[in-house]
This record gives sequence, structure tokens and C-alpha cells, in this order.
Amino acid sequence: MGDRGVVRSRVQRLGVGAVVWAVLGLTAAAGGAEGVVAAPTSTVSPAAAGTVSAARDGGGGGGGRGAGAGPLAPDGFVALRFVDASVGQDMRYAGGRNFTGAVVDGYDEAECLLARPAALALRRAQQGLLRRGYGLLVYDCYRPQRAVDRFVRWARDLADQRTKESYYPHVDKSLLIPHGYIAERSGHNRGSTVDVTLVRPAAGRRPVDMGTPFDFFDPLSHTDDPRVGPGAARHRRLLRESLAAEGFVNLPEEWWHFTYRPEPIPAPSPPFDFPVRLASVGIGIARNR
Ligand SMILES: C[C@@H](N)C(=O)N[C@H](C)C(=O)O
Ligand SMILES: [Zn+2]
Repeated sequence: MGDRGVVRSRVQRLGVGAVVWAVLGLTAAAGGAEGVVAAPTSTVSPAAAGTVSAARDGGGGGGGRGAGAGPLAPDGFVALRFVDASVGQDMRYAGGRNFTGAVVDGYDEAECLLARPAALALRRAQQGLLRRGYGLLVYDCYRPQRAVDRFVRWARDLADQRTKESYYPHVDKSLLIPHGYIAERSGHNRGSTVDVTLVRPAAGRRPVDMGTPFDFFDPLSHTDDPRVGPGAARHRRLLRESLAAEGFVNLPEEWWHFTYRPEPIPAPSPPFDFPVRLASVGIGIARNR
């Protein structure tokens, strides 16, 4: 098949929204003004759900290589924006506004990539929340192993305390891993874990009060901490219940961290390390097969 044929079959598989996206060369907004996040603008049907289901060059530890595009995601990973464009994305590790203070290794684009069943479950939760005047905003989704490793190196570098005041003012940095705030083998790597909060679509898509900011490593961020105010407690409950209804389980140490269970993609060995970008799930690449 020539290049045109490859592109045509890709159009049929991904749907018009994905192709318009690829042609326009738009990238996800990492957030504009602080706390205000535009939802992505294009969409396709769940059936087309943002994946190239044909043969990947490799799965598990890093995938293979296709047309110079780098390691690819295995079958089953999708880009959330093509499953549900109304879910906001503020991918913190693709920019410097995170606890490491810098763009994190492996986040080439500000894109949420997920296992398809997890993305579809998020979409169902979003539909229910929209009916109640709320919406979802994701901060992190699939996380490459090199990013997990970067977090662990950062957590063990006790000399670097630059972000302490903003992210862990009351917890000694040496305890961030032992106390469960940062994982050495993260569920995010398997594509069914999301860091997510609630927004009010009618109020500029601003995140609502959750009692603490995202990635505030502190007992106050424990989902059931009784010290948070009534509004924040209500929002934490709404987020947890809306996601639980669609199969997500919360991590008690972090109100924002949820894993879709049973996890559709088993833990790979070695862990996945394809970069976070649309090309990893086949969007925007014309590849001969
Ligand atoms: C770093 C934070 N956003 C997070 O996801 N923590 C859990 C424990 C993880 O690293 O998997
Ligand atoms: Zn998380």
C-alpha cells in the first residue's frame, strides 16, 4: 500500500476528528492561565477511540520502532482526547509546574494516554458528572518508566529541597516514598491509573476546592482526612463515588489518584517506556505495514 493508501485507511480507522487533529498539528494545552484549562476540541466515537489497533512493532518493555517514531504503545492504549474531548487535560509533568520543578523525562507532549477500557470508564464518569454540573480534569495518565525513575531519583535527592514549600512543607522528603506519595513501581505505567480532579464547566473549567492542591504530599491530601472543610469533603466524595461507579479505586493517600480495576493491561516486564505523545498510539504517523 502506498502512502496515500496508508493515510486513507488511517482516516477510516481513526475517524475524522483524529485526522483533523493530526492535520492541524494541534497539541494539547498544558493549561493556560493558572487553574483554567480548556478541554480538547475534537472527538471521535468510542468505537474509533483513538488507537491504531493494527500490529505494533513491540509491546512490553518499550515497544518497537515504527517509521522513526520511537517506541510505540502496545495495542489497547488510546489517546483520551479522542475518546472524550470534554475531559480537561492539564498534564503537569509535561511542563514545569510539578513537584520536580521541571518537565519530566518521557513527557514529549501534554497528552493523556490510557488503556481503552479505562478511557471509556472515564468517559462514562464524565457523562454522569456533566449532568450534575461538574466535569473531570486529568493531571496524569500513563507514565513512562523513565518518568517513574526520575521521580524516584528526585525523591532520594535530599539535597534538592527547591519545591518543598509548595509540595511537601510538612513531610520530610525522605518519607515521600515510604509514606506512599510516590511509587517505585507506579500503577500509572500500566495505563489504567489517572490523577484527576473536578471542574465546574459553567465556571470557566476551574478546578473546584479539594482541600489541597494536586500532588500536595501531606496527610491533608489523604482522601478521608477529617480536617478538610465541608465543601472540599463533598467534592472528594463526589469524585470518588463518580469514579467508583465506573470501576475506579482510589488511593487513600491521595484524593486525586485512581486505578481502573480489573486492570486491562497486566504489569509488563520490563515496564512500558514509550513516550507520552500522540504518535505513540499511532496518531499522526503514516506507517507501512
Ligand atoms: C506522584 C503522584 N502523582 C502519584 O501518582 N503517586 C503514586 C503513588 C504513584 O507514583 O503511582
Ligand atoms: Zn497518581
